[in-house]
Amino acid sequence: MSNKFIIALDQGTTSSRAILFDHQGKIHSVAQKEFAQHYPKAGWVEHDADEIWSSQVSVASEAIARAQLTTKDIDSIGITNQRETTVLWNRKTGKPIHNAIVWQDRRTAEFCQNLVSNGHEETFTAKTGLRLDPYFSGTKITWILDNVKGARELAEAGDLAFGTVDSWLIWNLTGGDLHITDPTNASRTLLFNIHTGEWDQELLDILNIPASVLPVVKESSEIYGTTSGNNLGSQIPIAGIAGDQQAALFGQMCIEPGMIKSTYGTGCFMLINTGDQAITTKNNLLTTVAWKINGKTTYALEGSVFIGGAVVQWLRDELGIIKSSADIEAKAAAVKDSGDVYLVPAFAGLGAPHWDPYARGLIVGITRGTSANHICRAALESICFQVDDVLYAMKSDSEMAIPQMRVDGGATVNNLLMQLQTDILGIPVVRPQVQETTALGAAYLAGLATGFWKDIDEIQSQWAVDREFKPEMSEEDANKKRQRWLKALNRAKQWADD
Ligand SMILES: Nc1ncnc2c1ncn2[C@@H]1O[C@H](COP(=O)(O)OP(=O)(O)O)[C@@H](O)[C@H]1O
Ligand SMILES: O=P(O)(O)OC[C@H](O)CO
Repeated sequence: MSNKFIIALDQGTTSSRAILFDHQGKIHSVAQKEFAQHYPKAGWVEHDADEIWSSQVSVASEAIARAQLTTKDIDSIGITNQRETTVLWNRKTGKPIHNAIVWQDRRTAEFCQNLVSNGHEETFTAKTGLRLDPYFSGTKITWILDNVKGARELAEAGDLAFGTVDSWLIWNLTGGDLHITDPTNASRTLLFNIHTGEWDQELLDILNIPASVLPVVKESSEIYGTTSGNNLGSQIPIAGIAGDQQAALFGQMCIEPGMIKSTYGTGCFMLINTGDQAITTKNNLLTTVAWKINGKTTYALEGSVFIGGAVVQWLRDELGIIKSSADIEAKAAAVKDSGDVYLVPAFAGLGAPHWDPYARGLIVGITRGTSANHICRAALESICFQVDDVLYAMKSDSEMAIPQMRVDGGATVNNLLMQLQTDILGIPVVRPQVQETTALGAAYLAGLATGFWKDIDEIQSQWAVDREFKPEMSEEDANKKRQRWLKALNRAKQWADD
């Protein structure tokens, strides 16, 4: 048994985190740093790519120092990251030519609409498993090429590199030696054919993106190279890469077809393992690569809900009816139900399975007796109903029996939320002991490549339940509530004028 550690670099939307895991898959030390969000215009969201890198490398050093270890104690690095966020940098200087355009950014909505009107959606969906939505990287790359002075010339000369955040971190960790990504991240770009496992020239042509900007696509678990010594010390193997939601699926050990997890962070992301089948959705989900290991690609269906835990932040920061996120549990528990109040948190439109960029938030059913407690409970229920809508679509698409759902993410500490969730879904909701499943998944991918862990069986035995929540509400009551939710949802749809 190794007495070394694996460090997972978990580069998220609002913070960079580094976590050291020991051979039992237990957390040994953590360091985290938030970084700035930039909103240059309504609907635009950017990050400073240099700050992404500097915050990530500083938390990595901090996590190692906190544990009083040196880089010699590190077996390898696993990378996991916010997906779709797009960085373009000059290969010669290593400098980004623009801020990173974040997955939440809607600036290419009209461009996407035009592509749909020109009949391109079917081509993109058939090849990539995605939709023509600004969420994904492809149209963000085109925007930078068309709007940043000199960008296209640099690209034509072969001097411009594109990467999702994993590529950007690895480029920096290796001092510019490696320009790579993995299929889970590539599958979120609109440029990657998930069936052939290659970048697709037809899609690149439609989006007018030169292939010279693209990284090499490696597997999710292999030794890609080593750190260059500039920052984290030299010669640490970099051995795992996965987008954060796929990493969480792996960290939750959802390794058999039909196994499903939902992550409750800012948004909620549900993925179901569909094995070697890339299922075509009939219910507005996404088909994506779960991971590629030892030459074998595993696929997943995904439903992305844009506002999950963020509704709790909204109650705290904008309405001020709770002081901390944790306060919502006691307030929501102080009433026996939501008093027939429904809150639809369509603050950024609606993601899966509704995909309505024009939907906006609403609270409906308010009476003279409605209190802040009812609103808090309705907010928690809104997370559950959105997840339920996605599960409904997944059951129908996958035609798989789904006996239970594994959960993780910051909001799953809320026991009431978990109980409401199991009541509405009608299946057990299982919370594992290690809830940092995203980072754990990246660590597992790295440790499998280096031999730190022998095989998946060894890892699987480490997954352990913290608590299982079981439905207590009758099916009839759950159905009644679901109908009320759908009525509220319909009122929120197509609200914005532009
Ligand atoms: N006790 C709680 N009840 C409900 N939501 C919570 C609670 N604690 C944290 N959250 C929510 O969880 C989210 C943070 O989870 P995290 O997994 O760190 O998100 P991310 O990785 O997207 O930044 C926040 O949106 C926060 O409002
Ligand atoms: O950084 P997170 O946890 O909000 O995850 C973002 C997702 O990867 C976006 O697709």
